Amino acid sequence: MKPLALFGGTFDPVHLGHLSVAWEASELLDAEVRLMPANVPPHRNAPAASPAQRVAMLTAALQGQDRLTLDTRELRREGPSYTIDTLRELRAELGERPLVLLLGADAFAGLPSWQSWRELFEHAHIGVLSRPGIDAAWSVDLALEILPRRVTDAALLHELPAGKMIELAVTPLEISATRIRELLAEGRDPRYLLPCGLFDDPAVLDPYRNATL
Ligand SMILES: Nc1ncnc2c1ncn2[C@@H]1O[C@H](COP(=O)(O)OP(=O)(O)OP(=O)(O)O)[C@@H](O)[C@H]1O
Ligand SMILES: O=C(O)c1ccc[n+]([C@@H]2O[C@H](COP(=O)([O-])O)[C@@H](O)[C@H]2O)c1
Repeated sequence: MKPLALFGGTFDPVHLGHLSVAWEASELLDAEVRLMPANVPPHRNAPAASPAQRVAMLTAALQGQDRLTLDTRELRREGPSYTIDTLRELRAELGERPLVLLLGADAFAGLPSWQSWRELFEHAHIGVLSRPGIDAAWSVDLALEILPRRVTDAALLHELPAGKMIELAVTPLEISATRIRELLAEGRDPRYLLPCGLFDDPAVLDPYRNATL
C-alpha cells in the first residue's frame, strides 16, 4: 500500500531545501508527502513567525503542484508538539497503511532526546534525509535501536505499517532557515533560497526583517 510520509518542521520559514528533499523523498518512497508545521517545536526557541504566518508561507510555497500537501493537525494542539502524540493519532486514523516519518539527518541524530522516542517505531517507519554538513555518527543508544531496523529497499516500506528505518540520499542543498533569517535580519534578499510563491506578498517575510536574532 502506498505510504503516507510526514515531514514535520518549524518551517520558520519554509525554504527550497525543505521542498526539494520532500519532493525527492516522495519519488524515492513512492509516497504521498505532507509537510506538517509544529505549533510549539519541543526543542528550540519559539519561531519568529506565528502559526498563521508559517501556514501562509507553506500554502504559497506549495502552489502549482499536488505531490506535496500541508497537514496542520499539530497547530490545533496546545503545548509542545510532541511527534509521538501525532503518530498515535495518525495511526488510529490510518489502520494498517504504512506511515513514514521523514527527518533530516540533524533531527535524526537527536532522536534519543525526543519524547517516548522508541515508541515512534510502533506507529511509523523513519526515513532519514541526508543533509550537507551533518556528520552521520549516531549515539550508541540510537545505533542499537536503529541497526536492526535498517533497510535499503523502499519497497519494503509498502508492505509493513511501521518499524523500519531507511536512509534517503537526496540532492545536497546547504540551505537552512537560520541562514535565511540571518540574511533577512541584515536587510538582504535571499530570493533564490526561497520558493518564489513567498514573493507574491511582500509582507510575508516581515517577521524576519529587522529582527533581533
Ligand atoms: N537543506 C536541508 N536538507 C535536508 N533536510 C533538511 C534541510 N533543511 C531542513 N531539513 C530538515 O527539515 C526538517 C524541518 O527543519 P526546520 O523547519 O527546523 O528547518 P531548518 O532549516 O533546519 O531550520 P533552522 O535553521 O531554523 O533550525 C528537519 O527534519 C530538518 O532536518
Ligand atoms: O517529539 C519530540 O520530542 C520532538 C523533539 C524535537 C523535534 N520534534 C519534531 O521534529 C520536527 C523537526 O523539528 P525542528 O525543531 O528541527 O524544526 C518537528 O516536527 C518537531 O515537532 C519532536
